Amino acid sequence: AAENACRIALGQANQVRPKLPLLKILQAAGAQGETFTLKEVMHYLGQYIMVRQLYDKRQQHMVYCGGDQLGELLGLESFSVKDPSPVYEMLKRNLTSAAV
Ligand SMILES: C[C@@H](c1ccc(Cl)cc1)n1cnc(-c2ccccc2)c1-c1c(C(=O)NCCN2CCN(C3CCCCC3)CC2)[nH]c2cc(Cl)ccc12
Repeated sequence: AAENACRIALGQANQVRPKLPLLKILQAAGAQGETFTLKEVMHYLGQYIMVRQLYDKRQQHMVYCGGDQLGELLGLESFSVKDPSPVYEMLKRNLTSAAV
């Protein structure tokens, strides 16, 4: 029915399309495809940080991304997961809406 069609359309509406440098990072963390929800983007970025061991083993909220593509995208050597603002700024620059 109409509301289902609308729900499906809205469901698609919250998909985002990462620009190539970010897409490569997400794919390195196991992402498939080219459009994702923001939640999926965050999940894969977290996975990337873990598999690349970019977080500090003792201070696990600190991410040292200097020298990694992630650091290139963020324009940072390090950041704390307690202050997500640099990550959101980077996403604004590297995500486009995938609305058809
Ligand atoms: C609240 C959330 C968050 C999410 C977004 C932001 Cl911008 C900040 C913070 N968060 C809290 N700690 C982390 C984290 C910390 C160290 C290593 C990996 C992830 C995350 C991040 C997740 C995530 O999807 N988190 C799921 C649960 N995490 C708990 C922490 N766990 C690890 C902590 C280090 C030791 C191993 C487990 C992994 C699963 N995605 C992210 C992507 C980035 Cl660019 C940065 C950080 C995260």
